[in-house]
Amino acid sequence: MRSDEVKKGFDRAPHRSLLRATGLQDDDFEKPFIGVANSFIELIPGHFFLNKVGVIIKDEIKKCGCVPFEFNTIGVDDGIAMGHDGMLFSLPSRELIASSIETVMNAHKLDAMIAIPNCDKIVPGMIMGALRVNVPTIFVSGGPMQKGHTEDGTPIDLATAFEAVGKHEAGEITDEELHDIECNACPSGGSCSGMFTANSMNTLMEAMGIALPGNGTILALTPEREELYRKAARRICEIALDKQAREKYLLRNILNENAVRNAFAVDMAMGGSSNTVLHMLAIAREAKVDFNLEDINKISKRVSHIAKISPSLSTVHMEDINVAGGVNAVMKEMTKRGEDILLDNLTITGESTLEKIKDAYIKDTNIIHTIDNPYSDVGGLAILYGNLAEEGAVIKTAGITGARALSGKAVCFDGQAEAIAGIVGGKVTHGDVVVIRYEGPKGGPGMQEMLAPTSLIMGMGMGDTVALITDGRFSGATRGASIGHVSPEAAEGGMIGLLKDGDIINIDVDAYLLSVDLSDEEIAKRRENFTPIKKPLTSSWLGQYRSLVTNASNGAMLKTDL
Ligand SMILES: CC(C)(O)[C@@H](O)C(=O)O
Ligand SMILES: [Mg+2]
Repeated sequence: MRSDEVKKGFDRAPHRSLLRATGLQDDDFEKPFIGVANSFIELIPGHFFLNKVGVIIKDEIKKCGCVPFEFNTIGVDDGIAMGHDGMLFSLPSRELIASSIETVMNAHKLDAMIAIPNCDKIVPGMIMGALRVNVPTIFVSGGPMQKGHTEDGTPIDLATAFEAVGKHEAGEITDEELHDIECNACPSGGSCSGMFTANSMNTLMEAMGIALPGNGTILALTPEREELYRKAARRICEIALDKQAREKYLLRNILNENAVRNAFAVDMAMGGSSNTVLHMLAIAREAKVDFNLEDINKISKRVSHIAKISPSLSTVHMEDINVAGGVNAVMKEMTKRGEDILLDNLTITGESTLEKIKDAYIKDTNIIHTIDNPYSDVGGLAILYGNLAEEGAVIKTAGITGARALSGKAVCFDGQAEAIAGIVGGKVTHGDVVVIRYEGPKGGPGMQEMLAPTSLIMGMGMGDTVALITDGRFSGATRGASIGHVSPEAAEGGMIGLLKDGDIINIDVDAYLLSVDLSDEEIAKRRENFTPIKKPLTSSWLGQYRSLVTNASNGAMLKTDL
């Protein structure tokens, strides 16, 4: 076993001595050592109960004859960090989580891992770290939150709460109505209840075959979820106890090119968060899989969008998808059109995805549509290109509420704070294209999520006619004509930095186009006098991050000399 490196031989007596101090007995040194990577943190609704999940999983591991070692990563709650400079730390936390997983697992030569993520950056961070370690790994997330309801029974969630701020700003709802939403949008522990980034990534782990069926949809804090934790713990022990299985189920044997393609295909079918593009590109690179931004549109053209979930459809949440058949039902339906879902890939459950979904079916076609009655014949995400995004830009087409093609006058803001003030201050009117730059991975730094401005635009009734483009990114709760990840970003001299108020921006989602009506001469002239703004920083970690991060078309990966 890998752990023999720290537990076998006379020269490891000191190592065993230290491990005995943690409670190990003689027979424990014959057993596999399992890392239990927990992300318990009291600040996040999807994580405050994970300390109890860790106890359940360790109990199951011991019963199965393995030795669990629990350790913790950090976590950021994007919703609490939203709309202020705390959000600068969100995406960078993904790198800290990945490196902490790699550090603990490799320093102590553990044999296998069960990872317990849940919210936004913690999922990709754990996957990226686990790929670097490349031991058998099963992911079992904390689980999604219940949907909320206002006093009159209307389904609500965190997206409702953010958009209610815009409505309140516009005088459309009272203080009391805002308070009702505040008190009911997040009714339980779990990851926020819509197809936001957390639940998007938790469903994609099922599609990649690295989490068990139900991981993305079985509600947190339920007996069914506890059984899922236990099942995952039993499965990782079965693998760790078998020499062949330990080799067969190395994570990169499972999370291979098929798995990455499956993730994007299911993402398209379910209209996942635009952040999935950023994270799946980073995961593909850590998995040493050759997959690039332009591959995504090819998948989008071959996959129907058959599940519309909040924020794209405010009445449908993860609990509804679970009752309607879950991710397996979506994947089974996709096979009917032979859609770009490669179901013969090996999965950590020990059976191919095809075997896994053979008995799945859609139990409620109002919730999960059939492929002959899709919401759209193309997937719920698109990558746009043009002179404004030579290296690409991302839009969640599933969330568009107005036209899929529009042109409008640019209203430019250097940074999110300026944009929020401008939108509230009436600088933006119907038909405009809001441009927020210097919020990219390098420019922010940290590539903030722009849920505050996109929710203001929605809440102030401009969601159907005002588009927003940024080199930053969006929350999974963002709706509308919101185009993010514009690359190259302003901080590296991208075209978005050269835009001026009044420039005509053209967006055509079905032509995969994002451009500005400027002649090459005008662009060259503007570039001559252009020096990107470099924001003053006080955070040493963000300073390091800014010097290492690459743009969104690479998944905002950190440079490495490997
Ligand atoms: C706050 C949210 C909903 O978690 C958002 O940050 C997202 O990315 O989905
Ligand atoms: Mg987020």
